[in-house]
Amino acid sequence: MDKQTAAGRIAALRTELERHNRLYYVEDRPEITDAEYDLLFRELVDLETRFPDLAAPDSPTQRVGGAPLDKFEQVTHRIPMLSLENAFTDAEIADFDDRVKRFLGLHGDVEIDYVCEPKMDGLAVELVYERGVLTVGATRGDGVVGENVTHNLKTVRDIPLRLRCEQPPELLEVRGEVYLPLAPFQRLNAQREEEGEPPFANPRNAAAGSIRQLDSRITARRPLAIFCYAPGEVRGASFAAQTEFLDRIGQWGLPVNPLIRPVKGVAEILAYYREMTERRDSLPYEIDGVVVKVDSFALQRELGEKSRSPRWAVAVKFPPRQAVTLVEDIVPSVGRTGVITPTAHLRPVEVSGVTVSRATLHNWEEMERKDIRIGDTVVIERAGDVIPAVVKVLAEKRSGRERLLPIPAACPECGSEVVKIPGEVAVRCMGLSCPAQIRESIIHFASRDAMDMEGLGEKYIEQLLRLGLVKNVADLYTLTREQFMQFERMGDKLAENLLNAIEASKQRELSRFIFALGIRHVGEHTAKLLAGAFGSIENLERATEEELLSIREVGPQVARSIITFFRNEGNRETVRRMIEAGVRPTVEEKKVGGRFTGKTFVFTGALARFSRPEAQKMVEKEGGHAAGSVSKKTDYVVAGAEAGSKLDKARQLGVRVLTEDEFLAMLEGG
Ligand SMILES: NC(=O)c1ccc[n+]([C@@H]2O[C@H](COP(=O)([O-])OP(=O)(O)OC[C@H]3O[C@@H](n4cnc5c(N)ncnc54)[C@H](O)[C@@H]3O)[C@@H](O)[C@H]2O)c1
Ligand SMILES: [Zn+2]
Repeated sequence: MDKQTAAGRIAALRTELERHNRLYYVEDRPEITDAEYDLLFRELVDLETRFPDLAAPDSPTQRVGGAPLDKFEQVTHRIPMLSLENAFTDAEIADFDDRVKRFLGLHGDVEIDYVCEPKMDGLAVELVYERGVLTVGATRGDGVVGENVTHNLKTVRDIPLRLRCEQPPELLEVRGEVYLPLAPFQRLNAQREEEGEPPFANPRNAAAGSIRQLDSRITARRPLAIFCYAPGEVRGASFAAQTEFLDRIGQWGLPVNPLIRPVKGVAEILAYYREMTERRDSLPYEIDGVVVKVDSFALQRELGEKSRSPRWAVAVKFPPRQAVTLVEDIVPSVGRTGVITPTAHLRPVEVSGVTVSRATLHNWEEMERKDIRIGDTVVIERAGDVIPAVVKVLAEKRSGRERLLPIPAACPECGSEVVKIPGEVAVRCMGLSCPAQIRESIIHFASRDAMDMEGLGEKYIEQLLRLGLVKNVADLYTLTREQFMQFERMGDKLAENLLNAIEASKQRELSRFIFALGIRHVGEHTAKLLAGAFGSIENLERATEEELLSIREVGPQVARSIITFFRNEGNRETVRRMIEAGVRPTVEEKKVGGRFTGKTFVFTGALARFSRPEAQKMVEKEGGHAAGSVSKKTDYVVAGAEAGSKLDKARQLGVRVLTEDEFLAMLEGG
């Protein structure tokens, strides 16, 4: 390539990368995958290396992140927060090790002490502790100036507001990655699609979007977590190495990833990288590689920094979990609130060990932006156990026979009018008796998190609808044994179990009942608030907009949605019929504003400081809930001696594990 061609390409790449930086860092809505971005970035680095006089200090290769949003107060980092250099192959890892040794003047055979860490795919933040108290929390921003998001970071329950130590250092700046574990990420996206909001492209964008909120109530509702991994400025304490630093901040109560491990030399780095490549799919959060750091802080200082990244660390990225396949069909499906979502049916293809045959296309806007058509050859990508997405179309593979799927003129299930609400990306079926919406709303009503009618899943609900035995949720309570016996392959015992499950659901907590009704914008959290504030379904039904708005965390959109729901004659009738059938939502006698409000605990192992019933009482007294088994909903597992499978499950799901003493300290307000 001659210099003139190179100059043209460099300019084009810079413009392109700057656009993607803005979309990714500032707007939290990237248009291309990280792997595609990394390719462009790499091309620019290579060209700038080959033509050094075309390099420029303001090139994206020399800068970090994106400009801070001006809706936030700015925070200047005492020490800049840099990015990391990338490595993609074994050879590049070996190059890194060589460079370190050459720079330090060490012999090639020396084995350096490194620390290997999972590279969390989240948002870098800095926490400032002054004399042990959290005073400021900021994003990385452009590396020099970040955004002040203290109020939001304080809602992240893993972040201690006060360090757990007798003599805290005068100043401790800690850097870490805020992330959203996969399970809540998926729930959040499902909810956003139902509400007509664009889903987040990946957990990183969800975490970044959640932290960069003006309203910290929104942040508080997202179960964000953090792992800390680097010091900023520190006064009144000193550490000789990364390993020592991590140990100490761990003791002070800052979360440190337990998968971090010291290693010696290149061979052990490679072994760690391979191990993480295998484990990444079973982790409850997304990692996009491994970070390798020189352990000794003295050596780190000697190596120093370049403009964009330190010389003592490298990020080894995982290959993207992508595959190429064919879109055999695009099928619109109708959700509980009537949102119509296009789903791609794919020729089954294996992506790193998992067979994929469906991909979500989210909505028509997204589908049109990527120009995805039936018959297209596409690149798909799987992130964690998130539903795969179509990354892009291979337009050069087109034959000309590909077809676009237009927005349906009518609901594919009931033929009702379809509307695209201004300001929303979603397309909705407006049919009041749309069978798809009815089906989805009954499935929701009976589901585990709502009325929990065990065994009454999608399959039976579809049969009930097909036989005309159920037209809305109230009809569930009129079902008889004889009616169930009409089902294929139904036995006495099974029918009995289903009826028992329906009967048992009559006594569920009020908050579950409210959530089960499927009022738009009323999720589990809001349902709990409403149950606490109104105490009965009748009171909620009569609530005025003003009363609703007086509840902290209930905004105008939610209030209006509740009013609209109960203004509807049909909805009121449905609720009335259920009460007549004996549904008696129980009122949680929980202390409102208790220390554990809304939190679920599981106790396991041999408890030495209190009995299990005592523990349960303590939790309930503070507004929490003690459950028998560990699930994604569990907030804390309190483990005594010889805790077994429940503890393993907790670790696997990334649930916070407490000792009995830690639990008692929390109870006392630690
Ligand atoms: N898709 C897009 O349009 C787009 C646009 C811009 C950037 N990106 C992605 O972002 C990358 C560049 O972003 P970057 O500057 O944040 O760099 P990076 O993500 O490649 O690496 C640096 C960051 O890693 C994070 N990190 C996670 N775990 C860490 C650990 N244990 N120790 C230290 N740091 C850790 C920190 O946030 C740190 O700032 C690109 O390589 C690309 O993958 C994508
Ligand atoms: Zn419909």
